[in-house]
Amino acid sequence: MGRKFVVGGNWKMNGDKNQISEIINFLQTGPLNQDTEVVVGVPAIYLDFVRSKLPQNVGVAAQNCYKVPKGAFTGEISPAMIKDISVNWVILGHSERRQIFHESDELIAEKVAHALEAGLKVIACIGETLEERESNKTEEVVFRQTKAIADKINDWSNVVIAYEPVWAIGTGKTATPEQAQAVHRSLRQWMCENISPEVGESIRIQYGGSVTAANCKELGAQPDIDGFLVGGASLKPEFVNIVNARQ
Ligand SMILES: O=C[C@H](O)COP(=O)(O)O
Repeated sequence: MGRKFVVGGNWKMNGDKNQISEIINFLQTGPLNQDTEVVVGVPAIYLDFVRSKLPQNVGVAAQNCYKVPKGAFTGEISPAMIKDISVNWVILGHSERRQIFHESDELIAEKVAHALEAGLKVIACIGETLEERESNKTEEVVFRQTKAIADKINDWSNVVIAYEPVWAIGTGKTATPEQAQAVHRSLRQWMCENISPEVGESIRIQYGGSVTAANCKELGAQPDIDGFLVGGASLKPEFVNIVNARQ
């Protein structure tokens, strides 16, 4: 065990300068449990602003990046640029990137590999759709998504996995603690067997999908849930309660 609890707030494409100032305010006021690592995923255009305002005990993440350092890729940002403004994290493979922007397992794995090479820490998102869950394919899907990454990287020390069942994202339909724990447990087991026992036991696996102040304590008490990736509730003061789920 000994895995440090890590709570991410994914703002997605939300916020303007006024709202972001309010979020910065409640993050500064906290108080945030010092034993929990906190990272906020910020729209690219506000990364520099947010990094300059937040105390260093709150990490900042980009929500995407491309797989090469620079070049003719209009509209993209590179890990080198993210590092250049002192931002140390990136969220990759979110289901919205996979579904809306058609990012494949392979592209996401290439992005993860390049981001790690460039010195970023990565929150790599995986998770099944409702249709996949109902056809009993949850494990097959999360193992496949994880294997694509495992095929491209060797060092997992700067990776956090976010298990986010797609049917639970933004729907108010949270996975039960038992459902989430079962997937986290079998994914950890798969990683122990297919990567190494050290990686499987040390990797931090966040749960994401309609996490709120009301349900975070029960989810956070599960032995294989090492934190959360929070969407909607990360824009509200209740995010502080979610950070403090494990006291
Ligand atoms: O990245 C965060 C997830 O998509 C969860 O979003 P949500 O908390 O709004 O359901």
